[in-house]
Amino acid sequence: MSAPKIRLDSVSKSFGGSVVAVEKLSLDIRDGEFLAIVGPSGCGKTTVLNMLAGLEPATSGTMALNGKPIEGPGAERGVMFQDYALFPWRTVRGNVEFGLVYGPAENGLSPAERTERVERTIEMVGLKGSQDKYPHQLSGGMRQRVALARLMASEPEILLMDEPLAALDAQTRVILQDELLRIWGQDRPASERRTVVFITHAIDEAVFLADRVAVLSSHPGRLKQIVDIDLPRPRGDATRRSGDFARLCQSIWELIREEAYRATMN
Ligand SMILES: Nc1ncnc2c1ncn2[C@@H]1O[C@H](COP(=O)(O)OP(=O)(O)OP(=O)(O)O)[C@@H](O)[C@H]1O
Repeated sequence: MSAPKIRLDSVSKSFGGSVVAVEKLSLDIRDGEFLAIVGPSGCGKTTVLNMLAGLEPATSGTMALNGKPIEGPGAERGVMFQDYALFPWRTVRGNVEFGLVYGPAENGLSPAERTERVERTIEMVGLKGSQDKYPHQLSGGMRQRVALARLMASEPEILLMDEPLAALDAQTRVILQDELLRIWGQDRPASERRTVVFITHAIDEAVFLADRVAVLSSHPGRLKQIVDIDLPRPRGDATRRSGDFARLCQSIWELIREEAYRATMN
């Protein structure tokens, strides 16, 4: 088997000495895989993502990317958060371009190539015709498409996504799940896909999108189980209606049910 893209080895993270957000997490993330992380509120999902992004150091343990230690943010990793974090004074085009001007693709692109990349990425996320609009003129789903385009414009090897669809209504969310899989490349050979780490509260979302779901438990955040999602690709509405899909969602819910109830009481 090939070396993992990302390797977490016994990674722990404490805050202020007393709060143990993540404890001894060991996890290999494969090149080109879509890995979802689920778990009850407060189990350390965001902390894991922030460490992978290089925004938070681990308290102990090691984190490696392509065999090299993760010591800070890097051009090969793009991060997307739940709130769109768009610049209200920039148009769609300006927001997407920002990902390039300040992103990993900053170097080596001519102005013409940059323009071409921005237009192509806007088209890819389905926003052709809205290039000159400002964020306040867009729906929540469209804003999240802009955030996705900004992330994709710099063509990072690894996409780190923290509940990117959580703020959307149910229908928009389903549509963007489909779009995300298309953009990720579910129709292409596995070797041409990017590596995705996707945090979500929603079990059905994790099962629909991912190759594997890492289930965390809380206080302290530990890896409870990794569930292989062997649903065939490409996935779509037929996947959501299938018995296998329902069974996988149910088995993950059973893994976290007790803690999820407890989390809502605290
Ligand atoms: N900067 C911080 N300082 C102190 N404690 C923190 C900090 N960041 C996170 N924590 C604590 O670490 C634990 C894990 O938090 P984290 O946000 O990673 O969990 P989560 O699983 O993403 O939660 P949620 O699903 O509610 O977003 C929580 O107990 C949280 O209060």
